[in-house]
Amino acid sequence: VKIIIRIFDAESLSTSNALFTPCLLQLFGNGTAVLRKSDDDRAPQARFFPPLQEPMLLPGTFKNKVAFITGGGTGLGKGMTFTLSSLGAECVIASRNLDVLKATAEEISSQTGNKVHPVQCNVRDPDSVKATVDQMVNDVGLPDVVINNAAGNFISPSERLSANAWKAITDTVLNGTAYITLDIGKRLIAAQKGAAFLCITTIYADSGSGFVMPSASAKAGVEALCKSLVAEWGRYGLRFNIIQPGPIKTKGAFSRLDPTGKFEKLMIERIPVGRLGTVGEIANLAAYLCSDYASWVSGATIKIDGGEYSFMAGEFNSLSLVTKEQWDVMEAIIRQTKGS
Ligand SMILES: CCCCCCCCC/C=C/C=C/C(=O)SCCNC(=O)CCNC(=O)[C@H](O)C(C)(C)COP(=O)(O)OP(=O)(O)OC[C@H]1O[C@@H](n2cnc3c(N)ncnc32)[C@H](O)[C@@H]1OP(=O)(O)O
Ligand SMILES: NC(=O)C1=CN([C@@H]2O[C@H](COP(=O)(O)OP(=O)(O)OC[C@H]3O[C@@H](n4cnc5c(N)ncnc54)[C@H](OP(=O)(O)O)[C@@H]3O)[C@@H](O)[C@H]2O)C=CC1
Repeated sequence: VKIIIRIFDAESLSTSNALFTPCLLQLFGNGTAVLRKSDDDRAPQARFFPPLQEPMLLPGTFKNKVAFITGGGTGLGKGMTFTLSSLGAECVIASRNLDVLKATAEEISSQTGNKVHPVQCNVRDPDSVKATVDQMVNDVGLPDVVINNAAGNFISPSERLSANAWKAITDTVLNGTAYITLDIGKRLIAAQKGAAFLCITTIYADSGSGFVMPSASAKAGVEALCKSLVAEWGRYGLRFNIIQPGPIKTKGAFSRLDPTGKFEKLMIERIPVGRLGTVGEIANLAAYLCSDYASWVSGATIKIDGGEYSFMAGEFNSLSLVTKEQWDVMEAIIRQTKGS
């Protein structure tokens, strides 16, 4: 990209990279104005990729099944709870804010006709996790589906992080997943009951990412935890899969990862499908992976990101911004070159 900018001059290229510096200037020029509600920009090709959000599995797929979802009161967790509940599951949703959980449980059960149980839980605290699981077992029994979805995250240069900031994120994401999985897993094994576990990580669990270093480290740990148990606990009837979502516009994520709303356009420019993902798309994949249709799926890690990871990984992918005329010039230069 640097070479191309030198050849054609930065002004003539409307590239996201060329715009990055002014974009950052605008971002910090905003002073205290935060959380602008951004326009839901879409690239033209997004018209080829309409998001179908309604539950795609057969009604009754989760009839007589119990699903436990951490962070089920908001965002993706709420979406997954809605889909599983629509398909017949009795859901238990767990997080710190009981009022939010109660409101979500009421909203979903009134639409689906199936019970949703709100249970307060701080996944960072093993005693709280034990109390939550005790309550679930008492109310509805052991679960058939366990979704580790609760998380904490915010963008920050790593040199600004305190030890406690690192601990807040890694305790929630990695230790929280471990406490939930160990507590429920041991009880399932003792009861000789099978179950499907699902962990929600992110596309940067593979690559790491600057400015979200604790989240990247913890999500990579969650993936190692899942993959280890695929091998070890299959014999007990337990299977484990991972979803790595790309950007989905939830309040929890975007208020902490794009606080001014200025990065959204940049993000969409690097997503080949030309739009953000939706909660319903994640929920359908989650429902499939946790259903008996996926009984033979264990150890899968599925990116659902509109192609963003592949776009960012390919050395030359920014060349998609080069115009036909610019290609004519470059091709002529390349063809003229003889020898080394
Ligand atoms: C290029 C733009 C991209 C835009 C989006 C792209 C998305 C694609 C990939 C997305 C991945 C998403 C992953 C996610 O996980 S999103 C989920 C987000 N949801 C949440 O985080 C919900 C829960 N979060 C919280 O409760 C808080 O945010 C929390 C800070 C994680 C925890 O809160 P709490 O327990 O109350 O902790 P605190 O006491 O407030 O803080 C603990 C220590 O952390 C320090 N700290 C807090 N905020 C910041 C900050 N912004 N910068 C630096 N440090 C911070 C705080 O100071 C405490 O440390 P101490 O002062 O030393 O005690
Ligand atoms: N949205 C996105 O673009 C992406 C999201 N993800 C992942 O998707 C998942 C859901 O994120 P999203 O819906 O966007 O964001 P939300 O902030 O809405 O979801 C996070 C949930 O975790 C719960 N939670 C946080 N800390 C704790 C805790 N200590 N104990 C129990 N529950 C806790 C929160 O509830 P409460 O505050 O009540 O505790 C909240 O419901 C996360 O795993 C996130 O990493 C991954 C990639 C992209």
